[in-house]
Amino acid sequence: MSFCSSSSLVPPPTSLSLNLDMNMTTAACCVPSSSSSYSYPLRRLPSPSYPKPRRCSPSPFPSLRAFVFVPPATNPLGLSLRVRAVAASAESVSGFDEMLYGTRRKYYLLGGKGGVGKTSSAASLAVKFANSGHPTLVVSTDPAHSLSDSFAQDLTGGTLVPVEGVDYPLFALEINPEKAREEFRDATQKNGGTGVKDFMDGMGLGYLVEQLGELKLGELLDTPPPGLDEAIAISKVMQFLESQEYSMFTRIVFDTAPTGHTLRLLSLPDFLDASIGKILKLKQKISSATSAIKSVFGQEENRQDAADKLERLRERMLKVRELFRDTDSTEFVIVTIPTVMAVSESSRLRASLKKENVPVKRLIVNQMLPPSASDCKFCAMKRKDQMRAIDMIRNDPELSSLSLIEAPLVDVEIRGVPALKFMGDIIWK
Ligand SMILES: Nc1ncnc2c1ncn2[C@@H]1O[C@H](COP(=O)(O)OP(=O)(O)OP(=O)(O)O)[C@@H](O)[C@H]1O
Repeated sequence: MSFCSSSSLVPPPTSLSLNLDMNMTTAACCVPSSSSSYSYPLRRLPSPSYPKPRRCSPSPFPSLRAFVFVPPATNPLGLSLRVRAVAASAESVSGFDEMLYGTRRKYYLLGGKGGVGKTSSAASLAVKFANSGHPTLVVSTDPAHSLSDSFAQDLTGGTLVPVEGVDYPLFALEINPEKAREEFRDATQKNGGTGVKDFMDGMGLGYLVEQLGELKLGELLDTPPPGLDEAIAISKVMQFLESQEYSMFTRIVFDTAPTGHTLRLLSLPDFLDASIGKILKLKQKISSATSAIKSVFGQEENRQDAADKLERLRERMLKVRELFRDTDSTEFVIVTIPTVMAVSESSRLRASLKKENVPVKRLIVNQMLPPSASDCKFCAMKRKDQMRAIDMIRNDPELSSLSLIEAPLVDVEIRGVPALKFMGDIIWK
């Protein structure tokens, strides 16, 4: 006899319950969030020397390899055991097991050339994480947001919006730089510049205005420089690190803007760090000139306060920089399509990321045509062309070392959670 008992899911990693059958040679796993159950043989009978990790084999469901942590048997026959599922199947392509593993927060930034499928890949990854038990946040830093289109839900507004249709918490955040710029212009026009601070405070960037007087950031932002979107995104990243509001999320997926913007986003902390360094030096030089200090840091600030704040800001920037370069918590996934142009751009992107020491392990090649089974000449030619691009990737010094994840071109538009789940099950396994 085998049966599945419900158990409260301990998110994450996904918790399963396991019940051994009476003769203790097979067991059934069930995922509390669904009614499906899976039977599989145990390699060895439970021994008295528990706890011991064991592997569910074969996997109870396609993308999960359950490591079975067997606590002391709860009854004399040892019938009730608990299982913790932490990873994916051995035949995994994308190495999703590794991405899923652990409760420590991880950040995934998906980026690449425009239109290659960044949003679809990011959204499908977020759905997959959430359905695997990770409270997940998907953030768009692309000024031309398409998360709402991709999920077929209204996720606009610049705040956390819950995504419907997934098993576990998934929230989306579309950072809206255009709206931010408009508000900024209004604020500066109405208040002759005094509204700048309020506006920037709202964006979590107030300290920049206060403290980066020397950079004249306010003036720069009045006519938005190319880095504004990235600055806003960075400020949100800082909030992730510091704010309680975001502490529940164990996976954060970024749908980034096309390549150029992304690179600026990554280099901005360095830029600001260097700028702060300049300001601190400047402050030292003119420390005796009180009036000059006041004009830089504002009337109420005393010098020590200003210097402390700058130091704190610098620390925050260093945190962001570390975050982007932390192999344990952050990964940049490059998305491309099998064309010479897209592969060339991906190669340049990888080179730039390498220079910035940003960890990259995976390359998604999206929109692959299946081998042609018909007389369709166009399909056969196209496929041949795509295979040439794949060869190019395999021989590219920047890309050849990455795990290649091929995602097929599907015959329907990928919109809405069921479609994203479908896509996610193909890519992330
Ligand atoms: N594998 C696929 N099969 C079929 N359609 C796809 C596939 N991947 C993406 N698409 C479709 O291609 C279009 C562009 O995809 P998506 O928005 O994900 O790209 P993007 O790189 O984020 O674009 P942008 O740079 O404009 O933000 C969408 O209509 C999406 O549904």
